[in-house]
Amino acid sequence: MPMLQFITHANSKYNYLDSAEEALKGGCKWIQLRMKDKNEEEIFTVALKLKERCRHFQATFIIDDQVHIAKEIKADGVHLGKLDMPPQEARKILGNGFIIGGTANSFDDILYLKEQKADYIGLGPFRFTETKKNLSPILGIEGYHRICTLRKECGINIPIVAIGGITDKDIAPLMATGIEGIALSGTILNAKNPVSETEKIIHLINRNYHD
Ligand SMILES: Cc1ncc(COP(=O)(O)OP(=O)(O)O)c(N)n1
Ligand SMILES: Cc1ncsc1CCOP(=O)(O)O
Ligand SMILES: [Mg+2]
Repeated sequence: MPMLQFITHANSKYNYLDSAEEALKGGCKWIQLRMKDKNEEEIFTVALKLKERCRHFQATFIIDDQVHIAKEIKADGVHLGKLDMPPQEARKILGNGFIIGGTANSFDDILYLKEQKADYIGLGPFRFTETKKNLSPILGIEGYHRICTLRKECGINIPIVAIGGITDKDIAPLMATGIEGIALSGTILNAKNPVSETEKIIHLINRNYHD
C-alpha cells in the first residue's frame, strides 16, 4: 500500500506536536518526529506525547536520528541518515520489532541500505527545500527514473519514499517512477488548510500508485 510520511516541523503557526496533529487529522498514518537542533530532553518530551497521538489515530510513529529515545519510549521505528548510526548497529540496540528507515541519495546508497537490511528508504532530495540544511545533491525527476530503473533491474524491493520540496503537482510524476510513497513537510504545513491538504496528498498518492 502506498504511503504518505509526514515529517514534523515547527513554524510561526504550529509547534512540532500541532504540525503532526494536522497531518493525523487529515488521515496520515505515518509520522516522523524530526526535531533538529533540539536537545534529547526536549525531543523525549515531545516524542512521548506524539506517540500517544499516533496510537490514537492508529498511525506508525518514527523518530528521526534518536535510536535510544525510540527504544525507551517504544516508538515504532527510527529514520537514519548517512551521517547517523548505521542501520545494523541500530538493529542491535532495537531488536527486530522496530522499523529502521535509511536515507539514500544515489543507487550506491540503496545497495548499502539493502546490505544493512533497512526496512524502507527515503530517497532524495527531489528538489531544494528550506526544511533541511546541508542538502545532498538534488535528484530531480530524472534521478528517480534512473535510480528506480536500476533498482528494478537488480530486483531490490525495499519500499522507497521520495522526499525534499515535494508539492501536490510532483506526486503523479514521482509515483510513476515506481516508488512506494512520499515524505513531506512544508507543503502540508504551509497550506491554508493543512488537514485538507493532507487529504488531497493522500488521495493523489493512492490514485497514482503503480503496483
Ligand atoms: C523519509 C526520510 N528520508 C530522508 C530523511 C533525511 O534523513 P537524514 O539524511 O538523516 O537528515 P535529517 O532528517 O536527520 O536532517 C528523513 N529524515 N526522512
Ligand atoms: C528531512 C529531509 N530530508 C531531505 S529533504 C527533507 C525535508 C523534507 O521537508 P519538505 O517537504 O518541507 O521539503
Ligand atoms: Mg538524520
